[in-house]
Amino acid sequence: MSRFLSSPITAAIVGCPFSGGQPRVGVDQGPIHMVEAGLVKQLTELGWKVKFDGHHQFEEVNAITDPPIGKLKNPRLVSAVTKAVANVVGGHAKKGELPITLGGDHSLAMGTISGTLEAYPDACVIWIDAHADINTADTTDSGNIHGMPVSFLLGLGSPIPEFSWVKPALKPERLVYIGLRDIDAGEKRILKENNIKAFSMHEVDRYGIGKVVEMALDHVNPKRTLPIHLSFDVDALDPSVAPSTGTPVRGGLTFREGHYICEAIWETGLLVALDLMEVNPSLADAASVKQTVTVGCSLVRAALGETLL
Ligand SMILES: NC(=[NH2+])NCCC[C@H](N)C(=O)O
Ligand SMILES: [Mn+2]
Ligand SMILES: [Mn+2]
Repeated sequence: MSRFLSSPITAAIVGCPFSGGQPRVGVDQGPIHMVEAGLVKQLTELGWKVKFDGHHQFEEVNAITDPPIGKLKNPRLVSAVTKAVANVVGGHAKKGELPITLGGDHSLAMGTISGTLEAYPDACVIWIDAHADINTADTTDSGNIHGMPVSFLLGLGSPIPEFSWVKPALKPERLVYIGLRDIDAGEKRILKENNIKAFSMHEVDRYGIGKVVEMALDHVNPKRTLPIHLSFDVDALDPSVAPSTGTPVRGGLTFREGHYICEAIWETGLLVALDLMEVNPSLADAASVKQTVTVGCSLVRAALGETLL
């Protein structure tokens, strides 16, 4: 049973309207749409005390001039924003609150996971995504930093002075992926070299989602004692389920598989932080946008204890 059932019970929504880790405008509107869809009220109805005092603005950093560093696009902006996010998320976590970060693009996870690891140095990370987001400054083709946050957290690749605040606080054995199906060649090499456990859609097909989540937990959290940070990129879901996202890849998780992951992690009682990333409400027709925002909210509810019965 959850350790949150008896005590804390405060969830802090960290709205991050940020798109600087990738080129498509609109992903900054994701958190605004999820809150407007009623997420705060929905979580309150689940029994949570919900803290939300507006979305983060990042105005002070939006103005900086930011030419590429090597291939990295918007490096100073991404660094400044994710550093701010790390402080906010770490602050909530240290108070015993459950930070729920709404993106915004997945570069934000450099901040959220840094914040979690400040508060809980032994936390493990469960990363749900079509992509591994583990390119380094050396391997990236796109230069989009949302394809790289994991490598920074692990301390891989040539160091970039602008990101020196990011501590390599994540150990490869504390990281597991579910849902992968679009991995760059350099990323495949990094996953192998570092022995990082990943369950692609192939394993989801072979074993079923129930077994995959159990194996994933067995790997990163064998005794079920470590705090869990769940970082959920909505593009892990099949585009038929979550169409409005910047880098959709066919062959993804079904609606139920996505929700099952969230429910099973909630059931461990070990969830200490959640990210719901890459909802981009400007990439589809109104009905598809609504569908994507709605599924984003329902994944958050599933991770925070909503049950079917
Ligand atoms: N968070 C995401 N949707 N990431 C997509 C990354 C795509 C590609 N691997 C890249 O490095 O650009
Ligand atoms: Mn992705
Ligand atoms: Mn991602």
